[in-house]
Amino acid sequence: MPSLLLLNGPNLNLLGTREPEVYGTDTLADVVALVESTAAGLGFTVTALQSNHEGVLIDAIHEVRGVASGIVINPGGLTHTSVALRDALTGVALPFAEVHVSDVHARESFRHHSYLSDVADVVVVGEGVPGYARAVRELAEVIRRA
Ligand SMILES: O=C1C[C@@](O)(C(=O)O)C[C@@H](O)[C@@H]1O
Repeated sequence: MPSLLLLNGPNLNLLGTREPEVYGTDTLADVVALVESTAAGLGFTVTALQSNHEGVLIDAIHEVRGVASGIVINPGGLTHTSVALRDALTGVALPFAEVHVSDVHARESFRHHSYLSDVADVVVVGEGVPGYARAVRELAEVIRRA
């Protein structure tokens, strides 16, 4: 069965307890379960990884080159800082969806710029944890059309 890589970056392991007024109370386990069930309904298996380390995320992206059909990523704070993460995603040339739980555009100005959005196939911002399900559905459609 075709597969998707689900990546969550720094601090997303704290989802559910971290700033619940911003990120809500759903946990990372809830995110993984939602992505797995949404993907399964569309015929994809999911490999999920959360890391607080940029290089671990980059290595995981390299490892699915030619293997996975696409990547769903919430890069956390690396969104706003990491050229290297962007280069990894463009380097493996897999379609990917960028997800943010919070509405980054309604927050501090340093969150308004993403190093990924202009090369992402799908961007979902500010829809809470359910936004991951939309990202999977839209990414699956991109993959289907390719
Ligand atoms: O860690 C995060 C989470 C986030 O990616 C989100 O899901 O809303 C938004 C980022 O600005 C922040 O650094």
